[in-house]
Amino acid sequence: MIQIEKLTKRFASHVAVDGVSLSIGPGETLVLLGTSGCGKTTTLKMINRLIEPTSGSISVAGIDVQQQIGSELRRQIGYVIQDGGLFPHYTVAEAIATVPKLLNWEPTAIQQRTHELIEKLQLPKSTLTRYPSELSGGQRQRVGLARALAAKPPVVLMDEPFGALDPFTRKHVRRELFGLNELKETTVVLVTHDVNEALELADRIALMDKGRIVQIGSPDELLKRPVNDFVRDFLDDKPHRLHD
Ligand SMILES: Nc1ncnc2c1ncn2[C@@H]1O[C@H](COP(=O)(O)OP(=O)(O)OP(=O)(O)O)[C@@H](O)[C@H]1O
Repeated sequence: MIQIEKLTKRFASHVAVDGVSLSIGPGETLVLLGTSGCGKTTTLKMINRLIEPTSGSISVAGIDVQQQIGSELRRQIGYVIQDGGLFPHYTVAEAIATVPKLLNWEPTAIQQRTHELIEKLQLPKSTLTRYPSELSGGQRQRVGLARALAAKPPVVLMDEPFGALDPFTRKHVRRELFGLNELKETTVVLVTHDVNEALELADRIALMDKGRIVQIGSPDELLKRPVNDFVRDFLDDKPHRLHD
């Protein structure tokens, strides 16, 4: 579904992403894991062209992203960021309707989809007329996901989507959201520095350091067959329980 070839991004003389290649299959959840500043967010933002690469290529569903207009590409790729990334002056209903409206969906279809999503994400109907400041952090996160999924994009990018939540709510919300059938069919690329989150959610983890992928594989592969001490130490840092 996503092919990344020799992707590099330089900011002045600093190499943020250094020759990253990877492919992500349809329906797969790929987690970009690593310490702060290792190039995870820059890699993610090159997929939906919020950042332009210095060199290398990315294709989504067989089409080179450089061949597409950035704004049109972003309508086909969901994007979820910390704390939902909601506009303060949009109600929940308006936020969820954003992309379907841009795609000229019929008002009744938008309304139907909005109700379907708030039901799936267990948001009370009364939240539809509320603004982000009137919601809890967990609710904002759910609305952010509802907005990203509204037009049923085949690919969703998530950048520390649970980062603003307290550890308890974080665990609860991520389990609930990743339990959704709808997300199971979607190709997800998720950025986190949280080892437990990566182990719990990923089909495969790409562990990054200094702009490069050090190891890519299933959580089990990284745990059982780390390629070097960096990988071993990174995963050993936290008490992880795959079946937790
Ligand atoms: N617009 C920019 N201009 C200059 N340097 C940048 C820019 N954006 C990112 N960088 C640098 O590129 C490197 C990678 O940043 P990036 O945000 O991709 O890291 P990250 O792994 O996502 O980290 P974090 O988890 O802290 O968000 C960092 O050293 C950062 O300072």
